[in-house]
Amino acid sequence: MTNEAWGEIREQLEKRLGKNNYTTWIEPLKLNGLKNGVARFEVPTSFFGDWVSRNFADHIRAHLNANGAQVERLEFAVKAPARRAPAAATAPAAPRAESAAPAPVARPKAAARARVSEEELPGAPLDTRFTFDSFVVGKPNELAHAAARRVAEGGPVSFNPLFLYGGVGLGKTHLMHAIAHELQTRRPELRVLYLSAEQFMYRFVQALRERQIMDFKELFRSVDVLMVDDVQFIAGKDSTQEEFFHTFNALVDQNKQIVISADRAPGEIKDLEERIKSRLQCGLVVDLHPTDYELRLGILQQKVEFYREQYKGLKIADGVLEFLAHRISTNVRVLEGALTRLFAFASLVGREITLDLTQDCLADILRASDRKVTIEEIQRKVAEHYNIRLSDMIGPKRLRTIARPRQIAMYLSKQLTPRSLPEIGRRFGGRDHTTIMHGVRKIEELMATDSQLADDLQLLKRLLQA
Ligand SMILES: Nc1ncnc2c1ncn2[C@@H]1O[C@H](COP(=O)(O)OP(=O)(O)OP(=O)(O)O)[C@@H](O)[C@H]1O
Repeated sequence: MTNEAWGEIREQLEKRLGKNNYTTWIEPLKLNGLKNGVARFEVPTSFFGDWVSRNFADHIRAHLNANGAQVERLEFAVKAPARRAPAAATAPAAPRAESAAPAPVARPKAAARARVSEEELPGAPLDTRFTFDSFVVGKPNELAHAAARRVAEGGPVSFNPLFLYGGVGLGKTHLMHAIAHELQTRRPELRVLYLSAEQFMYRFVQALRERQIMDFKELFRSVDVLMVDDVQFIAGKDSTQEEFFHTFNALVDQNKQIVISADRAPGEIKDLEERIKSRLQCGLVVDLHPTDYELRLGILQQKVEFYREQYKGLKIADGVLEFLAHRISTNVRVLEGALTRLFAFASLVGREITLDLTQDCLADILRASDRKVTIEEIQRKVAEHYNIRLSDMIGPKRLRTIARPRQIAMYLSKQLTPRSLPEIGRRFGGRDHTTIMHGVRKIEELMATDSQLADDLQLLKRLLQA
């Protein structure tokens, strides 16, 4: 077959498979020859050959035959680059009767493992403090903790992916690191890769720039456990999403465990492709709820043990931890920061940590924790969420697409602020308090039957209280 004829077939394949698939998988193929019913291709890596063989061999063969060739099977051989051993990934001679199936190619796993050494894994360093031992379990996080423990056992994959989500500073990263630490101890042979979605994007862009996209693909597909933190970061970043989707699918196909975290549920991440959302929802989705008083107290008690070691002789009066657990309800990170500052301050001035000292030293944190949500903030957030104008919140329009978000904002104003119905009415363009009451009741009714609305409300509340 001439180069020209192969060129035409490639064009047909582009139409058939789409631009993306074509550019990534077909264009780099080099047809080396056609003999005795075998079409031989040169590919950049064995992984590449494996992928094309599994996903596109039927199409390629069909198009070759439609253009006059008589091909029964395809063979893919890796060209011999300077920096790699020439690992041929050719198909074993398949029996003729099975020739319609894609040509089987040696799985690249072992080769990939040998090439991609542990040091090359582009992961983020793990924080040695983030272990299961240092994670305090309470009602708000018990399910997430149990699911993380299960994954950390490294047994058969029972849910894929594990999707952990929750507001800022509630322990998502801590749990992911804990899984990685535990797996390193229990199953040291597993290749565990932890990184943030931002790092994933950075690596991807770097690979594109340096024309090493095949190495990138091979590397990410050769891990046993992939953990990606803060996945909401890739929303709206089209090529990264695309690549993430393929990586995700390839690992799930190989039954490799994936753990993902985000600040909200998959369905609530704006600008994330629908197919990715649905993939992310396929496994187990668990929520880390905002902390309650008991959990905060438990965490403080555990951290205090650590500080007692560090600041020997420093005393802490009764009631201080209870006071902090009661007053600082934003997130665990703030709670930890408060305790660190308190101990450092007390040790500098050489005094016992009393309630008075706590109030002086943490005045700003305590004030910020007291911050009340305002009606204006609620209107702004709701308008943003539903993509309507802020002015429509107070305007007269009765269209459902505007009236419903307005009622949601009324409901949240009643729930999250101490304002009376007439006061809320005044902030909504001078509406009567009965209109506000009607709006609040309507949302209460709908919440019982409309799970999407209930989810929206939960998210909005979380965003407003964060
Ligand atoms: N249940 C817990 N027990 C002990 N420490 C906790 C717990 N939850 C959170 N922390 C601590 O709170 C801090 C913040 O947690 P982490 O970084 O895991 O939050 P996150 O949910 O990933 O937040 P972000 O979305 O900001 O990345 C960490 O120091 C972590 O150790």
